[in-house]
Amino acid sequence: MTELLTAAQMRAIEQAAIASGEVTGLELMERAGRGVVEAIFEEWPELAPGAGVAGGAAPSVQGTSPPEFSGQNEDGAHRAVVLCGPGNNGGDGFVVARLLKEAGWEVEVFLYGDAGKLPPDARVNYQRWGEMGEVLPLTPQAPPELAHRHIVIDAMFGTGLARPLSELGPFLRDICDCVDAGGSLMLQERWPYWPPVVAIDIPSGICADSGRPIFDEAVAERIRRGSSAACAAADLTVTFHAQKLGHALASGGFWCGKIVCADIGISSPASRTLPRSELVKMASDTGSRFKRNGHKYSHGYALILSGSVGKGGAARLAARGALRVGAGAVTLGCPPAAMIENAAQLNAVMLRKIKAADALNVALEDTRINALCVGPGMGTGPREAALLAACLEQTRPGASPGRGVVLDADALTLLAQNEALFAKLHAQCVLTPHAGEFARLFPDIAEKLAAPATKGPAYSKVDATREAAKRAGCVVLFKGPDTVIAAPDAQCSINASVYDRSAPWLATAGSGDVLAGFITGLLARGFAPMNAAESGAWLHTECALSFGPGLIAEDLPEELPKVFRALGV
Ligand SMILES: NC(=O)C1=CN([C@@H]2O[C@H](COP(=O)(O)OP(=O)(O)OC[C@H]3O[C@@H](n4cnc5c(N)ncnc54)[C@H](O)[C@@H]3O)[C@@H](O)[C@H]2O)[C@@H](O)CC1
Ligand SMILES: Nc1ncnc2c1ncn2[C@@H]1O[C@H](COP(=O)(O)OP(=O)(O)O)[C@@H](O)[C@H]1O
Ligand SMILES: [K+]
Repeated sequence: MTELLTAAQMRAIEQAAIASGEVTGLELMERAGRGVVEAIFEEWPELAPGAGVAGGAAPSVQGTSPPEFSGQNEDGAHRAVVLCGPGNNGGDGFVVARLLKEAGWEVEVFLYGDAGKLPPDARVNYQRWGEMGEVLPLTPQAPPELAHRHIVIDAMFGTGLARPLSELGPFLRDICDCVDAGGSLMLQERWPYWPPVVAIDIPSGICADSGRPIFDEAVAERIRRGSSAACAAADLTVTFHAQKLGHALASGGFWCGKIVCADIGISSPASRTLPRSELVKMASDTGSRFKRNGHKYSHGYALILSGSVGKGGAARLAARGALRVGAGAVTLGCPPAAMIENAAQLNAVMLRKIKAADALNVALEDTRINALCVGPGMGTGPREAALLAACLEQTRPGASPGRGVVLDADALTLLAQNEALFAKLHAQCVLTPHAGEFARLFPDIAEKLAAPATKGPAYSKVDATREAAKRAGCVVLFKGPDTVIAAPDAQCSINASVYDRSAPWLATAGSGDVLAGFITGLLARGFAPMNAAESGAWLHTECALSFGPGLIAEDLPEELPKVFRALGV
């Protein structure tokens, strides 16, 4: 299990490790700095000691270097700029400076803030560095030169960021430019001009709990004019012990670049130190690949409700998803007039006329049906409201047989319009809103999430989804590149589609319908709502990654067999 921590949780874990005598704060800082240096050498082996390359005189560089920059100083050493801040993040920076210097690098160190006010461990490392080199003030008036260095270390702010970095805005812009200019080019091609940026713990300016840049209206105005940035960007972010929520949520993952988690020797995993209700984990597969022996109905039977003539595509996509993810049987229930259209499109998916709620109740006399999907392309009229009410009634906890239900798209609109329906939600439901649907269902919560993040820790998508799940009394899957899934008891996971799991092709019409189908199929297979939502979201991204660019919604279910095979079924 990959756990994600808030800043406060990380601090508590660190304090507990120190209090137990397992480690000292100074040792943790030393290991953090060492972890950063090791990650740099791992990412760019040509920079590692003994790589056979004399500093900037790398042959591959010589050819591309402009005449005025040979990439080396007089001694042929690599060059780093280390930007330290006023807290322990800065302390890590001083350790990195010392270790790089010991490895033969030429290191320029800058401090933002007052050295006299550094916290104790950071001050020790400031002094240790002081025996090797000088520390220059990091001032907005005279920002350090970044170009023509091999690496820039951002050790300005980490988990302790509390307010906007207004003063540093123009300089943060320079750092973002470095990363932008680098793009995906190989280091060798770019470093004469734009060094890669390595963030310690998290890029400065990003709130570690929410992934949101902290800024106020004054900075916002400067950002609009292009003269400032709210946060730094990075090519590589090295965090410690466990990833923080901010690495996965909002734009956090985007600013981090590649994320490496360094082991700093704290033995106890978060799952053992934190109560389940406070733990957030990365969504993963919760067993979708395993199918026991049995006949088709022992793998569950899903019923997907469809809309009227010409509106059936969304439900058909969901049905296909439910079938491919392993439900033993899937029936699409549609109004009589839509039978011919659907019959022309479906083969393995069965078809049944469901004119209105009474017909649904008759259909559900079939006790083999154990999962429903309501909403994709369904419509929002009185017929659909009655169907939704019947579904909620037929799936309520304690009813026999036990049934799960996914509520998506038009079902969410109906729930937002009708308090009585919303009040019928229960623990067997999974709501799958995108941001617009979420805002209609939970306007006050969405407003808090949309309010500018002017101080840390800022209200996060995890906070919002947990609050929504508690209010609705069921699992809520809040979609996006940072899909958050929460249950009423505060269990929570994130399906982050960033960096090597980035799958922007998922933003294609109908992909949400397939996700609803995946979750319905997993409910049919007997997964608990939270597990069905987690696995469904995870598989959805895996399918997109496996298929790649050019993906359309129809491709997602068809990619599942490949994904299952890769999982080793
Ligand atoms: N917690 C842990 O277990 C470990 C923490 N370490 C490092 O320590 C960092 C956290 O250290 P801190 O809690 O000291 O926090 P930071 O170093 O992130 O910064 C906190 C300091 O900055 C000030 N500050 C906050 N926002 C500001 C702003 N906008 N302008 C000016 N000053 C501002 C605060 O008042 C405080 O003095 C982590 O990110 C990590 O790099 C590592 O040494 C390894 C272990
Ligand atoms: N940029 C993105 N990266 C990764 N996943 C995305 C991105 N944009 C959207 N998605 C995912 O694609 C799906 C889109 O669903 P939805 O908004 O309901 O679309 P539709 O209604 O067209 O099916 C969701 O699962 C969402 O999490
Ligand atoms: K940082």
